[in-house]
Amino acid sequence: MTTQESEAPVTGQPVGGTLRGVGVSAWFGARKVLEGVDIDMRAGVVTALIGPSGCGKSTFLRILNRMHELVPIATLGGSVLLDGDDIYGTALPITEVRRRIGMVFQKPNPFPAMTIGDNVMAGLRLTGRKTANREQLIEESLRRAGLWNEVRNRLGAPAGGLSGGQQQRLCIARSLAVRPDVLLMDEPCSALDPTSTRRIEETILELKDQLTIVIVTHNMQQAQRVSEHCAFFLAAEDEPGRVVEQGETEHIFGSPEDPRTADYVNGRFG
Ligand SMILES: Nc1ncnc2c1ncn2[C@@H]1O[C@H](COP(=O)(O)OP(=O)(O)OP(=O)(O)O)[C@@H](O)[C@H]1O
Repeated sequence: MTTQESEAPVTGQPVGGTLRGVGVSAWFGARKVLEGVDIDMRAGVVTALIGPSGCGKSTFLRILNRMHELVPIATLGGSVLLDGDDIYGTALPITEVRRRIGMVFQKPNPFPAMTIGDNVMAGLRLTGRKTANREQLIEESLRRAGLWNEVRNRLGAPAGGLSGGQQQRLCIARSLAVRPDVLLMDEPCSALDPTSTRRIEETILELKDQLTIVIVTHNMQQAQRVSEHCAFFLAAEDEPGRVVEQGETEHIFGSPEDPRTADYVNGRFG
């Protein structure tokens, strides 16, 4: 199917979708790794998922755009609602789910031999949609990802020539080009130096009023710098991961209610 790209607003009021995980559980084979997770990820608010390694943060994130099911032995329970529609139900085709809920990974993954401009358009091409104005969409997406000024004179150069941080912003631009409602980010800065990390954080702050952002991070300072809502995941030994505590980021870091949260955010474990 081919449709014309519509012009969505890129500034002003939040235009993201509200994503709600309801009683989300997950298994790999017989092993349960996530138990009953309820999180509301609201439009215009950055939600951070924090917790020690192996407690199920990435699994939860991958459930949010139907990537979990790509692992053959993976199953899940509960539901995920995007603006009230179950993303695992019949109301939303999977292609629409993946278009509306984009993902940026830990390691930047542009197509290195492809030009910078073509990389921006790559996600859109996969959806089978066309745009009436390619140049305009490339510029808009790169501007939103905070990369335009650095690459505007070399859109025809291979993406492999960009620095790691620039490549990650290119991946953000590629996600933005399909105009998602939600952007999931799985430790997007863990492979980057501090300057590139700062630049991505600035980009997140610039984007947060335009779409819903959910970020997994091990960096406690980063969670405090970019998020307003924070969920702390923890898995006791041989137990599935659960959300121990969630709420306003300021509260989770400033006056957490659960001693385990206090220990984690103060660096006493994990
Ligand atoms: N493809 C898989 N097959 C089997 N088990 C898996 C798979 N992916 C993850 N797991 C297991 O699920 C549990 C949760 O993993 P997950 O990657 O979601 O945790 P995490 O909190 O994101 O960890 P990290 O912070 O290290 O990325 C872990 O015990 C992990 O070993």
